[in-house]
Amino acid sequence: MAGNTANTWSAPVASGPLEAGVRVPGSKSITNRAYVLAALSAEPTLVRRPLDSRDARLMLGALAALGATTEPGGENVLVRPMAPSGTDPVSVALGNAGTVARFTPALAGLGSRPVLFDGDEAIRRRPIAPLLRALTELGADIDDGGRGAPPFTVRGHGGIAGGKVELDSRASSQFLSALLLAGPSFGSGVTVRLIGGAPPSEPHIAMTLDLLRRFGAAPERSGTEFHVPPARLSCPDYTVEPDLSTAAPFVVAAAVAGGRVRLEGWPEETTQPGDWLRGLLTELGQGVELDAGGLTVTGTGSIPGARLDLHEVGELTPVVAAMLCFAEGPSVISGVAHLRGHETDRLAALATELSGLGAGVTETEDGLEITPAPLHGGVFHTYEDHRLVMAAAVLGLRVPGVLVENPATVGKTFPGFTGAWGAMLA
Ligand SMILES: O=C(O)C1=C[C@@H](OP(=O)(O)O)[C@@H](O)[C@H](O)C1
Ligand SMILES: C=C(OP(=O)(O)O)C(=O)O
Repeated sequence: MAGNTANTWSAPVASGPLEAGVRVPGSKSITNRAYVLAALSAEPTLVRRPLDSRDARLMLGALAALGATTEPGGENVLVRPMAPSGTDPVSVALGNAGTVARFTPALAGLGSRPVLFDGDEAIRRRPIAPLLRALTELGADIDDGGRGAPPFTVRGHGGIAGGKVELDSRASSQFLSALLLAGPSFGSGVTVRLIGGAPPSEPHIAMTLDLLRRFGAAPERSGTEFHVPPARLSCPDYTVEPDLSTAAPFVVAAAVAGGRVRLEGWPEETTQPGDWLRGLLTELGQGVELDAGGLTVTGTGSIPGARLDLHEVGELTPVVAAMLCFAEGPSVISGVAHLRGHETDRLAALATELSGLGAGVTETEDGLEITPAPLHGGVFHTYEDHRLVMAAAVLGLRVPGVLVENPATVGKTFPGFTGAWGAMLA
């Protein structure tokens, strides 16, 4: 039985093989990119089926502070581009949204006011210094008090010159995406040469390039160099795909509990990292079928151990790690050192919380080693990290008494998560 006490959610156990159809809300990453590009466009954009969640609302709030206007209407949001709106100081609330913290400072540099950026304690610890440095080199006026972290102020002087810059984007692909998204609006566009090594989250970089093209920009990539010439952006009508990372716990549920789960609206082509799960689940022996209407996963209830480099799909780590706690043998996850700079230190949090319920999980320098063992109930702390709520839900499928602390934190990307999870199991 699912239930709630003060601030915990009792994750429901699957009473048998699953048989469910699920719809998840719009992609956070696509929604917030579409909103940014809409704000930079020459004319209004109707964004269809965007995500409505804490991170999406923070983005709309940021864009409103920066002079764009947004009108919700049914399932859609109409975004009117940023317009000159005075010189008084304003502030932007970042919450713990990486996309808002990384994507909007450049927009402040295009305006004409001082804009103060700050958010949750956690966002002050997340990496952003290489991006602030690059923006400064491109012509933005940023005062971060030497901290290289929020709170910082961007003083808009009506534009950013742009040009060539070197960027170390190993700590987050969002630094690179931020420069590329704003690039068409810089005086001479932007050319970014990556230094230091490959950024994580390659699909999110492809997503940035795809969205730029849909809004009429002409980004080019040659290995580690990216060029975005100035462009007049426009995309009057844009439809957001369902969030495949939000879908992750639902699709792995079929593997963990057995039975069949169908994700409605799974796109046949996408840049989202969640699409990688199709290949993973196939490799792990589960039935995976994609058709024009969605994805159906038929689980065997038996999962082999795996060695997985998740560098490109890091945001899937919490859910994948939870699934592997039920594997027939040990697993190793690597390539995700940057997860220490996510919503929380996800490697430490996962090692602590999965071990706390009985699994043998240890941190490595860049990942986790998982040795499955009989699990038991207990409190699963979530560190204000939406994906830890999702990971705990996966554990609860086969473990009675998993009490998920602060389940509402899942509202960063899916406020209706616990309801949808319960409906899947009903
Ligand atoms: O650009 C994006 O929308 C995102 C990029 C990734 O960030 P990192 O590259 O920092 O992991 C991902 O983990 C995050 O959830 C969303
Ligand atoms: C890392 C994540 O979020 P953010 O957009 O805040 O970086 C995430 O959603 O897993």
